[in-house]
Amino acid sequence: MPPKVPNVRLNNGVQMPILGLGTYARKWETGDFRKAVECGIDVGYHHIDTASMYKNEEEVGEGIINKIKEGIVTRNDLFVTTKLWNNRHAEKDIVLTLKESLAKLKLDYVDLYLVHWPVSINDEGEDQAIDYIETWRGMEQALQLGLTKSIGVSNFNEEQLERLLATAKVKPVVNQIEINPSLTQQKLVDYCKSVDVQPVAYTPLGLLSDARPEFAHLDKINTDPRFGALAEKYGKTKAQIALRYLVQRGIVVIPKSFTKSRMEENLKIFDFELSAAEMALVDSFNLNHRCVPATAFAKHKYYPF
Ligand SMILES: NC(=O)C1=CN([C@@H]2O[C@H](COP(=O)(O)OP(=O)(O)OC[C@H]3O[C@@H](n4cnc5c(N)ncnc54)[C@H](OP(=O)(O)O)[C@@H]3O)[C@@H](O)[C@H]2O)C=CC1
Ligand SMILES: O=C1CO[C@H](CO)[C@@H](O)[C@@H]1O
Repeated sequence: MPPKVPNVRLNNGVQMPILGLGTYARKWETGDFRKAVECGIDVGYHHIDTASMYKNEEEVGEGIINKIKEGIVTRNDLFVTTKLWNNRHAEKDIVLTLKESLAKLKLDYVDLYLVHWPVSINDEGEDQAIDYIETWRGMEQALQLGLTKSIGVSNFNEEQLERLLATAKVKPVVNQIEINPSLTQQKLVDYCKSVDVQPVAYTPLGLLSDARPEFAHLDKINTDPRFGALAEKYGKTKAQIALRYLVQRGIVVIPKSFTKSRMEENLKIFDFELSAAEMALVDSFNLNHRCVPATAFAKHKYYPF
């Protein structure tokens, strides 16, 4: 039996599994995303995170439909997130863009639609400086049409979230941001919680991930024996300790893996609990290091970092 993943309740009453499968890959071959989603659902993931920017919505949709056809899950069992890319921020484009994503995903609705970044660009990647307040009006229309069950944001800083909340008719349910033991984001997480916006951690494995060798020299959690000792104490891997640490802070996590054994490993984090002192120890590894600084947007009006 796959481990039971607890839900968090979003500010609109919708239930969201606290752990989901990330699907972003820099390199891939045809079929990789479909196979990853199929394998993920088989081993117990009911929450899948994609985006139009990942160019994988068609395969993600194929994987989902195959598992529904096989009777492994129903649509109702799944929580599917996709995201609006930065070149479609004009209010008039949003409903149409979500319909395009739904057609690729072969779904009638997604569970969550996110503004991927507060930054808007034209097709050449230049700053369009469309105010994300305008973008949000289009998101609200998509919600009203039933194309998505919930709407939220990603990569918004505190000031941007506060400004959005001041005018939004519908509150964002989540803010998906980078959070991991090397970027603990205590202040932004506290702010999100104080306004009932659920924090979701992307890149939750941070510097533990073997996808980031360029940052190996900064890697405190990989080298500090106290982190290794924690993993040993609970008979868990360092990745499981990192994910458990986030979930215990009430943060939703979406680790990506295309490897069955790691997908299973990342699910097995609900059968142990870190003590307050152990949580504080992991907190102390914070480096304020961003794996995703998005420097390509650094000159944009609404660059969040
Ligand atoms: N909103 C946003 O702007 C962003 C959203 N995201 C979302 O968040 C998801 C997760 O973030 P991501 O950047 O992928 O980073 P993750 O922290 O999820 O790390 C993924 C990498 O870690 C490896 N890995 C997975 N499990 C383990 C494990 N147990 N032990 C060791 N290595 C492991 C994977 O390899 P392998 O696949 O070979 O197992 C992969 O190389 C993305 O896939 C995407 O859906 C990500 C970035 C930005
Ligand atoms: O979602 C995402 C996946 O990763 C990309 C690069 O690291 C990010 O730019 C993007 O926001």
